[in-house]
Formats: sequence, C-alpha cells, structure tokens
Amino acid sequence: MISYIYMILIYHNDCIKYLTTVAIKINLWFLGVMPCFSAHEHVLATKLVAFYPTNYDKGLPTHMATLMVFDPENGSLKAIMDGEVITNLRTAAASAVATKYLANPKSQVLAIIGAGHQARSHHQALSTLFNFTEVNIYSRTLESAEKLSQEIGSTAKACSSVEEAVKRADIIVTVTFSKVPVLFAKWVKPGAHVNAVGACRPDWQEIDPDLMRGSVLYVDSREGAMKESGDVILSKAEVYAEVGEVVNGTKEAFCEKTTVFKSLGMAVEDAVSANLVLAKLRTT
Ligand SMILES: NC(=O)C1=CN([C@@H]2O[C@H](COP(=O)(O)OP(=O)(O)OC[C@H]3O[C@@H](n4cnc5c(N)ncnc54)[C@H](O)[C@@H]3O)[C@@H](O)[C@H]2O)C=CC1
Ligand SMILES: O=C(O)C1=NCCCC1
Repeated sequence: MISYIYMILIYHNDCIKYLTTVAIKINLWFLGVMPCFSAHEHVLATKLVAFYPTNYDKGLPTHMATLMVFDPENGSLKAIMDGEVITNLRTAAASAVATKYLANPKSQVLAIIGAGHQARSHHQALSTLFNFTEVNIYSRTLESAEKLSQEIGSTAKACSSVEEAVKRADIIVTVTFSKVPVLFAKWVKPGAHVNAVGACRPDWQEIDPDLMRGSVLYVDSREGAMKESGDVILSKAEVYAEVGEVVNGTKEAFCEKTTVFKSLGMAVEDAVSANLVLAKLRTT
C-alpha cells in the first residue's frame, strides 16, 4: 500500500480530489462525498464517509465509510465495499510517504496524539520505515492511551500531557478530533517532523498557528488544503509543496528542518486502494 501511495501522490492532479462535505445539521457532523475519476489509474469510484466525533463516547465508530467502484467504460457498478479499513490504511500510508522524505532518517522517538483507528494504523505504517525505541502516546483519556500502549508493547508509554509525549519526539502524529490546537511549537524539538492528520474542516485546528508558520509546510493537495484545512487557512501559513512534488523531485525535502505534513485525504487514495482490493480478489 505504501509503495502504491507514492505514485498516487504524484498523479493526483488528473483527478477530482476534493472532500466535499455536506453538513448533517441536526448533529452538526458531516457526510463526506469523495468522488474520483483517475484517467492514469483507469478507476472511477466514490467514497461516502460519515464522521461523527461524538460516536466515540457512545462506543460507535466515529467514521463510517463505504466505497462504490464503477466501470469507467460504461458507468456500471462493479463493487460496493467497506471503506473504513481502506481509510485507515491509505491515510497512514500517505503519512508514511511524507515521513520517509521529511523526517530525520535516524528518527527513534515517535509521539502519537490521539489513540483511535488512525493512531493504530499510523504506528503500524511508520514502524515499517523506522525502528522506534520509544513510542509516546497521549489521548483525551489516559485509559485509551494505556490501551494502545499495551497493544504496542514495551517501547510504548501512555503520557499524561501532550508536552510529555512530544518533547523528545523525532516524529509526531496528531490524530485527534480536536477543533482547537493541541500541539504547540514550544514543545516541539527543532528538526522534528509532524504528520497533522485531524482537523479536516476549515474552522478546525489541531496545530498551533506558530508551529504551522514556523515549519516547512507540505500538504497532500494544495487546493484541498486551501479549501478544507483550518490549520492552513486560519494560521495563514504558506504551503511550500505537495508531497507528490517532493516524490517526483521538483521540490526539496527539508528533513533537517521542522516540517509539517498537513493531510486531508484524497479521493484518489481510496479509489486506487479499492482497485487494489478488486485486483487481489480476482487473483485469489
Ligand atoms: N487526513 C485524512 O486523510 C484523514 C483524517 N482523519 C481524521 O483523523 C482523526 C482521527 O481519526 P480516527 O483515528 O479514525 O478517530 P477515532 O475516533 O478512532 O480516534 C480519535 C482519538 O482522538 C482522541 N481525541 C479526541 N479529541 C482529542 C483531544 N482534544 N486531545 C487528544 N485526543 C483527542 C480520542 O479520544 C480518540 O482516541 C480525525 O480528526 C479524523 O477526521 C480520518 C481519516 C482520514
Ligand atoms: O479522507 C478522508 O477519508 C477523510 N478525511 C477527513 C475526515 C474524514 C475522512
């Protein structure tokens, strides 16, 4: 999955790539409609993803996603499939690509803020690239941080503050449902790399504006970031590059500087992942 996402980050510009959200007013939460046609990948698909942060406290999934894949030749429906696993894996794979280019290659300390699905998939994906000696986890409840820490094993520790989790970290992942900044510049080690994955609405933030402005800022899609990311819009931070531009060599990877990858998720990541699933089914 990670190796496939490299290519997608480069070729996404031939696709419809926005996450178009329709607000479900009664709860103030959202249904994201993510359509994509990629001529390069010859795939036509759409994901429907409901995201209801308050489901967490009810013991229900906070994201519920379904993918529909169509035949681009005639529009007929080829498959309907679960979109939750794909969302977890492809999001972490995109962060892994960014981290491979933008983090210090000798990174040993990982901090994860949030302890849900993305926390798990990010730990899994990043561990394929780095040998972490320390994984520090902070979440809204110590209980959820401890649960994830136990799953990971002896390298992991549940922390009682964001500061404690991130102060030694080479790589930081923010995967919360916060609408206000949780990660502040003053706690971040110079040269660290941050994958900022939550705060996917124009008025939501996870990252301190000083950290956004004081880092070299990379995004998955420039247009998506300018339209959907509160961290980018409200801080007025300048986007240096799309990660795809780093992968294809047109923009520099400043891995010795403090870097932020602002991820919003792109429909093409889901579409090609769904195609991979269908291809795998055909060969089994
Ligand atoms: N960029 C992308 O492509 C994608 C981004 N996301 C976003 O990633 C974030 C995490 O998603 P999931 O892991 O699926 O959600 P989840 O509901 O499984 O986990 C969220 C975690 O964050 C914790 N949390 C919530 N508010 C917090 C706060 N203020 N401080 C610290 N911890 C807090 C919760 O306790 C929980 O452990 C969400 O914002 C989601 O919308 C999700 C899918 C794709
Ligand atoms: O890319 C996605 O899928 C999502 N992005 C932001 C929040 C909901 C799902």
